[in-house]
Order: sequence, then structure tokens, then C-alpha cells
Amino acid sequence: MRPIVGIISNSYLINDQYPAHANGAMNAEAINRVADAMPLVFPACPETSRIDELLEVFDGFLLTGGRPNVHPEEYGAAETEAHGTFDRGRDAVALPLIRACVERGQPVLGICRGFQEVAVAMGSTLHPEIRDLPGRMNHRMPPDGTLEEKFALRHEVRFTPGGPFDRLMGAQTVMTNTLHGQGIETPGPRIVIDGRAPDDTPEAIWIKDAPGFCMAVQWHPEYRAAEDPVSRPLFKAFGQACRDWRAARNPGLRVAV
Ligand SMILES: N[C@@H](CCC(=O)NCCCC(=O)O)C(=O)O
Repeated sequence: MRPIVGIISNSYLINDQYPAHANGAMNAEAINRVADAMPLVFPACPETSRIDELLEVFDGFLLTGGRPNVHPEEYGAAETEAHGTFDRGRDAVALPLIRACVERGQPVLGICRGFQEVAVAMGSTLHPEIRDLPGRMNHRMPPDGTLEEKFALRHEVRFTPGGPFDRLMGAQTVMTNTLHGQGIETPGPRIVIDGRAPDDTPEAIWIKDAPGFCMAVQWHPEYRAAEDPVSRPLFKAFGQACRDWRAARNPGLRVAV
């Protein structure tokens, strides 16, 4: 059996009325087709999704993008209007889940809001609107337009020569999309910034001394993941880490069925 990847949900109201835990289909497709694992979306609600049960059920976790921002209380800042909207249920599940995974070496891949969650869980602070910082570009998606326009490749990301992202991609510079307003302000002590946009915005991170796979990117590799030369190696490496985790914890189940 393939590894099982837990995809954290976002909260939506279907028809402006019916509460739902959901996530974009492209995340599940990337896990299925590129990571070659079984995707399962779980509720970002601490009453429903208990950390110990999540760790037991899943072999790895995909922390996806999401419009609401991590609450500034989580990194010791006061809430202002610039911080926008929140999803306290997702904060309450994602942050302790990331810390537990980093400690155990259980695989985590963070995307956009998920990148920011990994950063905050490991002691970073975020800036609520990075385009307001001197010399920074606007990393937000165009408000109107097709999916192709929103997820178009819009800037370079330059990786540390010889670092994990450079080795994984086989390239020191890649092109990525960009759909975020916030960004890392001060990285936590174990956050290694391994890739930056031309305006210096942190775009790719990993965790120093983590015993397992924990990588996160500020862009959205789930878009056209099977075709994109930057997305493919990232999801493949994550899938392999989840397979290794599953094999190590179930040595008797190594034979594929
Ligand atoms: N809110 C954060 C993270 C942005 C992010 O994850 N964007 C993708 C949104 C996809 C969706 O609409 O679900 C920020 O703005 O920095």
C-alpha cells in the first residue's frame, strides 16, 4: 500500500451557509500523481483532529496554502488590521503538528501559508504585508484573472549553492509563481533560508538538525505539479520520505500489495 499523506483543510462556507473543511483539488492530485501517495484531507479543527491520532494515521503531512493568516499572537505580535483574517482552528492544529513532526522526523511539506506555519512553529515572526517593506515587490496574486494568470511564473528563486533545494532541483535558480501577502520577517533559530526571491524575500526553508524531511516553499508547487520541473522533484522527494517513514514504522508491511 502507498503511504498516506494528510492534507490539512481550510474552512469554507458552501453557498455562504454550510461549513466545510476543504482544500484545492490540485493538492490531492500532486500527492497522488507525483508523490505517489494516497491523499486524505483532514479537518483543521483541534477538537476533531487530535495531534496524537494524526501522527498515528498519516505517514506525512502536506500543509497547504490558505487565505487566512497565522494569528500574530502565535509569534508574539499584537493583532492589527494589516493582519487580515485568521483561521484559529488551523493555527491550533498546524503549529503543534509541525513541532511534533520535526521532533519525530515525520515528513512535512509546507506550501505558502504552510510555509509560514512551519516558520512560526519554529520560532519565526511574519511581516503582515511584505510589499510595504522598502525594496520589496508585490508577491500577491492578481486579484482578477484566470487560474493560469494567477499561478503564472512571476519571479526567480535563487537557492544556496550546494544546499538541499539546489541539489533537489539540480538548479541554483528557478522560476516560481507567487500568491502571498505575508512573509518571514525574523527567522527562528533553526530555520535555514535556502532560497530567496530577487527582492530578498525568503522563499524556501528547511529545519536545521531535523531528523526527517521538513521543507517548505512560499510559492505554490501544487499547480501543474506533474509537468513543472520545480514542483516534480519536490513532491517526489516528499513522497519518498513518506514511503521511508511508512516502511520504517511498519517493517512487516514492506512488501507492496
Ligand atoms: N495568507 C497568507 C498565505 C497565502 C496563501 O497561502 N495563498 C494561497 C491562497 C490559496 C487559497 O485561496 O486557498 C499570505 O497572504 O501570505
